[in-house]
Amino acid sequence: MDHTPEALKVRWQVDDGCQAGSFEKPVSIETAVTIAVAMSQPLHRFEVVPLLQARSRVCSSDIRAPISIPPFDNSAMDGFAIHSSMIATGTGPWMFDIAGTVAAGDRAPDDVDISLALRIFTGASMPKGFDTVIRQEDCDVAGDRLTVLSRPRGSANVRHSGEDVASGKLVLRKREFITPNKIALLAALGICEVEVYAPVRVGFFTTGSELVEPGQHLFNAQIFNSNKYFLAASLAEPWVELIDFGQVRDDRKLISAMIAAAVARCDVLLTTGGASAGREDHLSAAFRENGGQFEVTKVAMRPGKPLKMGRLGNVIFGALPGNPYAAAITFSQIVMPAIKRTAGLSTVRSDPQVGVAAFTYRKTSGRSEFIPVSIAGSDSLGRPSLQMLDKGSAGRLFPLSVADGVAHLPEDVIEIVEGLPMPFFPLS
Ligand SMILES: Nc1nc2c(c(=O)[nH]1)N[C@H]1C(S)=C(S)[C@@H](COP(=O)(O)OP(=O)(O)OC[C@H]3O[C@@H](n4cnc5c(N)ncnc54)[C@H](O)[C@@H]3O)O[C@H]1N2
Ligand code: MOO
Repeated sequence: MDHTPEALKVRWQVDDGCQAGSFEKPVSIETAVTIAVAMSQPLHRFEVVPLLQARSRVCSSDIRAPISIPPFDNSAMDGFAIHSSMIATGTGPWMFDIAGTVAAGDRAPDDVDISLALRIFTGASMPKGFDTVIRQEDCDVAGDRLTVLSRPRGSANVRHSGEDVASGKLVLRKREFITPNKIALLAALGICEVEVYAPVRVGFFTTGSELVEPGQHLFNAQIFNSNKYFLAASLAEPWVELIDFGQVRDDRKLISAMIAAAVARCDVLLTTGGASAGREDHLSAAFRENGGQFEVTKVAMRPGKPLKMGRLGNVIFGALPGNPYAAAITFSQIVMPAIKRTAGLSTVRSDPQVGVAAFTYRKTSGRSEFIPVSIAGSDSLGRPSLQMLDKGSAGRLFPLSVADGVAHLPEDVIEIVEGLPMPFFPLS
């Protein structure tokens, strides 16, 4: 160990009395996210699912359009198909005989003389040789005689084959998230099944001898287990296979045995509680005695400083702090990007928006802080004005439950004044 005065100084500054890893310097949140994402690798398990089951899954191979959309030239309006040359000169009105009707789904005739007109409906295939549709409100009709009163302005009211999607176009990329809008596009292309990443298997258990399930009786010194429900609700996604390993007392042997059993069944293993410094905080020791190695042991953030991320074989391990707000913030900021990468997603971080502070606040330099905020109107530039709901106390649940977002106060900032622009993560 380095005993130079400089090294000792650094160690003193960061020593907070923790057990394992106590002398390790906290890394910045940026570094923690980078490490967490870098140690995660996209799964090598894939499956082919029917189109509807591809919703909220991760595409695992590029998809190109097998056909064009629209597949054929068709009318964008209810009206009359004509040939543009017939109204190219003069100021109108122009007269036509109506030779028939084409409705959506009809095979369009291909032998109609272009001096004639055809009644046509939106979505109907354009008859061969016809290139313009006059809206019915721009015409007069008397029996089989059509009078065109004005030329269409701009477009000829025709949707051309391939103008939306040309055959062969890349429509979905490997590692993209599949939304309802993408499902609609795939359906329009006639695609009925999609190859996706298998759901990432995320196992979790909560630790703490004080925890009781909601619905059970609460004895003195006990609290209801909220972290379990936070994690389960946050991860209830089609791209995740959630494995709830239950609840473990603050007992190193039990926690160690649970880790050993759980890692065999998941790609990512999460725990809450016992991540910090006290004698009853066993997560680090239990993880290490199973052969796990931490890559993040402390983060310069509040809340969430004790967050730990490591690997045990191919399994990503995240030990979240027990305090509920700290668990929620570390989960969304650091753990979720790692889970998303493992699930195959290419976009793993949520982009913050920019708001402006509607409060004053002094913070400690050298650590990021995350505070729950509400949006109270907007400033003259239209940016959301952020009202502080709480100082980001690690143990509090209520402020986050009513927050519109979480503001990120960067490491080097020490004073927040009204009107200061700041990043915040909206909560939906
Ligand atoms: N001497 C020190 N003490 C603490 C430090 C430190 O550096 N030195 N760090 C503090 C910080 S920061 C945090 S955050 C917490 C993290 O604690 P642990 O991860 O060890 O969690 P526990 O001690 O087990 O629990 C903390 C708190 O959270 C409640 N809890 C735990 N699990 C749940 C759950 N599933 N649902 C709801 N609430 C839960 C628990 O009852 C405690 O009140 O440590 C500080 N201490
Ligand atoms: O990380 Mo702790 O969350 O500051 O109480």
